[in-house]
Amino acid sequence: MMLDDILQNVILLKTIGNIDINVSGIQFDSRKVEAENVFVATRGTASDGHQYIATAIENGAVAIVCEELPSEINPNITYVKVEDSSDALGKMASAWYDFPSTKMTLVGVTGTNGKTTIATLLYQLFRELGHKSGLLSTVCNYVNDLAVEATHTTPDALALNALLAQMVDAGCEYAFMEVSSHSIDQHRISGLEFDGAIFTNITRDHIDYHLTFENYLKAKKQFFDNLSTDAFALTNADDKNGLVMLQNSKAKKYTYSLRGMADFKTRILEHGFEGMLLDMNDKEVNVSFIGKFNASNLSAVFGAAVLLGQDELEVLRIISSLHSVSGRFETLHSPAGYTAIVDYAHTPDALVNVIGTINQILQGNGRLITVVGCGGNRDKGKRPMMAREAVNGSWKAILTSDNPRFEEPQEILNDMLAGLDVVEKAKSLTIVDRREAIKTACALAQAGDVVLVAGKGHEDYQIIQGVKHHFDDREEVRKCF
Ligand SMILES: CC(=O)N[C@H]1[C@@H](OP(=O)(O)OP(=O)(O)OC[C@H]2O[C@@H](n3ccc(=O)[nH]c3=O)[C@H](O)[C@@H]2O)O[C@H](CO)[C@@H](O)[C@@H]1O[C@H](C)C(=O)N[C@@H](C)C(=O)N[C@H](CCC(=O)O)C(=O)O
Ligand SMILES: Nc1ncnc2c1ncn2[C@@H]1O[C@H](COP(=O)(O)OP(=O)(O)OP(=O)(O)O)[C@@H](O)[C@H]1O
Ligand SMILES: N[C@H](CCC[C@H](N)C(=O)O)C(=O)O
Ligand SMILES: [Mg+2]
Repeated sequence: MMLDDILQNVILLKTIGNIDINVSGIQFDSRKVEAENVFVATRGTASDGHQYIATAIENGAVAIVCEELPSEINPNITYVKVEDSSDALGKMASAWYDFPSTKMTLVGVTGTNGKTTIATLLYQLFRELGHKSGLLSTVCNYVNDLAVEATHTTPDALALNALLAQMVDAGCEYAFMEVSSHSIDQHRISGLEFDGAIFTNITRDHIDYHLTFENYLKAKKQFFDNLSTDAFALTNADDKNGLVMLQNSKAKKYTYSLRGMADFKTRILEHGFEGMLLDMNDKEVNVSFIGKFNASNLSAVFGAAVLLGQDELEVLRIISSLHSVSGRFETLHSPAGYTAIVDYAHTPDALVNVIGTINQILQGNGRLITVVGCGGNRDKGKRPMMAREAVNGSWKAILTSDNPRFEEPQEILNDMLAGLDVVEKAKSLTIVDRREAIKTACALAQAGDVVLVAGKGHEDYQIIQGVKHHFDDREEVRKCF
């Protein structure tokens, strides 16, 4: 493809050499550059792509897109200087794959929690409605019914546009994707044309990356600021930042809520371990989901489907047949009469929601034993908060390892324990080995009790010293049965 076609939506600050040359591919990792590629030098968190321009040329790059021209200019190479090369990469990737996001109805979901749930349910709903659809999610990507392994919640711009192009080729009319705050901050979604955007909530997470809550909020808000006028923006009116997210958006604005006035109102009429009876815009619907937060998620799914022109009654009929996403509030019944729940809650807010939901249903008949840990090389500030929420909401909390990654498991646990006073410590156990922690929780459980295993959900691995070992909370619970 001609380089100047690839750059058609990129503002060029300066060019050296010829830009109407043919290139064989785009790369942002010098180690993957092949002959006739254009290399895009992007600034990362660990290193700066500009340091690898020479390597890229050695590997066959014929053109370089960068923010800063190298001191040494090779006369046989074309150089293009841009304002932000990550933003340029997104626009170039879109052009390279012939703008796949403009050929489908693309809906993005962002927020601290609920993204996977809402995106996955929309994907399942639209396929049930008879539309070929695609999904980009933490758990798995789907090109209609073809599963493609997910490396990220939101992949890099090249992988992202490649998947969207695959969806177009497969005849998908709709694509639903999670938009993580990292992906917004790193311009992975630059160049994409969204027809709709959904905001779930914003609470503490990823502070290790954004450093402050304000930065985290600003990153998410940018997504709504960049929406076009004919897109819809559907926000959660029950989140105190729900309206802040939309205040500078040009998109058509709508709200969903469990409490006050909103375009899409949902009320919980009945709530049990098997599911809920909801009132959605004055229509009653039985769902197999549990938890107020899931009533909120379903409200967003309902609202988005209606805003995308689907028939309300048909949508509600299908919503009542949907099931929870893998690893989200996954219920397992023990022959000994207790219930185990495996959930992905790995932020203080998610844990509060899940524990609150379980206690609301238990109503004091039965005890809650919570097994939880915190990931290594992630936000440290949430650790004492997670421990406190687990201890205060449970009869017994067992603190253990999640994905320690490159950190010492005991040090992560010490950060968690720092959040507990002497009384709270007495209500908790600390067991480094997650398998042992789950076994201990199941051994303590009696008929009518609930064992909550939180933080990993669908993950079938445990990352220790950077190595992924097979580990699946659901399998471990079943072994205890
Ligand atoms: C912290 C983070 O987000 N890092 C992402 C980022 O890598 P980076 O910026 O750290 O890259 P770097 O190592 O600093 O290198 C900078 C640049 O130099 C280039 N380079 C580097 C070395 C070299 O020899 N040659 C070369 O050209 C790299 O290709 C890169 O373009 O860009 C990479 C390519 O897109 C991503 O794979 C990588 O994700 C890492 C693996 C990661 O763990 N990301 C997580 C935190 C993440 O993105 N999570 C979110 C949300 C998770 C959730 O809450 O669900 C997600 O969307 O998954
Ligand atoms: N609307 C919500 N509000 C608060 N907590 C929620 C909500 N929906 C789900 N949760 C909780 O958060 C956990 C993660 O849910 P989900 O995977 O849908 O979120 P996510 O935004 O995709 O998370 P991640 O950013 O890690 O990919 C669930 O297991 C549940 O405990
Ligand atoms: N996918 C997300 C959440 C991981 C959740 C938890 N299992 C952990 O390891 O912190 C991330 O990479 O930040
Ligand atoms: Mg997710």
